[in-house]
Amino acid sequence: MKIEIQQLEKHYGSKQALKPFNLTIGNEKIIGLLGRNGAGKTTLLQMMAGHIKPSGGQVLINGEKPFNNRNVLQHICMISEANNFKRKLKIREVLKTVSRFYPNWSQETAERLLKTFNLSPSQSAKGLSKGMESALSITIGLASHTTITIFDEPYIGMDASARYTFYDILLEEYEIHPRTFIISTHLIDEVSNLFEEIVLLKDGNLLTHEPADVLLAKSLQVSGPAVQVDRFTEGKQVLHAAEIMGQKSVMIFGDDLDPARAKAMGLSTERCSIQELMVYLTEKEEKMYV
Ligand SMILES: Nc1ncnc2c1ncn2[C@@H]1O[C@H](COP(=O)(O)OP(=O)(O)OP(=O)(O)O)[C@@H](O)[C@H]1O
Repeated sequence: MKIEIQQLEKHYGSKQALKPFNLTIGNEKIIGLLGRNGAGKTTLLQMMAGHIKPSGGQVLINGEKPFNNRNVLQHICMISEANNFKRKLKIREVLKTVSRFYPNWSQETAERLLKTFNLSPSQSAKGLSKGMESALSITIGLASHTTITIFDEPYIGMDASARYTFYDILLEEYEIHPRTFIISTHLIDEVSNLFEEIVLLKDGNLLTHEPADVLLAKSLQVSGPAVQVDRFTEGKQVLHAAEIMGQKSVMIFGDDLDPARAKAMGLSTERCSIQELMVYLTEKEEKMYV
């Protein structure tokens, strides 16, 4: 299912959470939606998932608006930290209730994941710890088998080993039943190797939407004697620089970066991580990279 965002914007009273931009997301991709606190990620996801109405512009899912549109919504599942289950229900009943909404629901996936996360179907949703609630939400997201599955910071309270289990299962699910996953997270280093495309928001604006490998290829960390580093980076866009005792390390960003030339000048080079790019590209000063 193609997601088309056309001049989409959202105001909350006088606060403009999202400023108009266009974005198209194709079929069967794992997308990382990144940005600092308050950048507008949840607002964007809620409009994609038809939970809230845009103030202007539109989201089209295969040409249809998702808001109040059952036809579209049965193919979108959004899992966020704020999922709260009807606490009187047992896990089995929670799953039964949500499964009715999703035509491609996989009970087999649900049961497998409950076992993986050590959850029992007869357990009451009332007694779940934060991490267990998150594990149940993730189970629902993965078992929904919806064409678009959105995870908005889904793993509050989950320990590192449970999170890594989630990443493994997500990849396995993606390989067996390809679909679009959109993941918004602040734990970027943990999960960025799963991302095929990155959507980066800054202050309600779309900063960039690119394949992860293309974005990474636009960055270079160059280190060595300050004089040589300055010669190499002259005229280039510097995201970050640090110098100590004549040795300098600079992070540059742009097209046509040439690691071989840097090496020939005696400098060492490495690519930046997605997390570093998110941090430095979204710094407060007014830079736009789209
Ligand atoms: N219901 C609301 N009423 C008023 N303002 C809101 C509401 N929801 C979000 N906002 C504001 O809109 C902006 C974007 O919020 P949003 O939750 O989309 O950001 P985010 O990128 O998901 O942030 P975080 O990473 O902290 O979760 C913020 O300034 C926030 O305060």
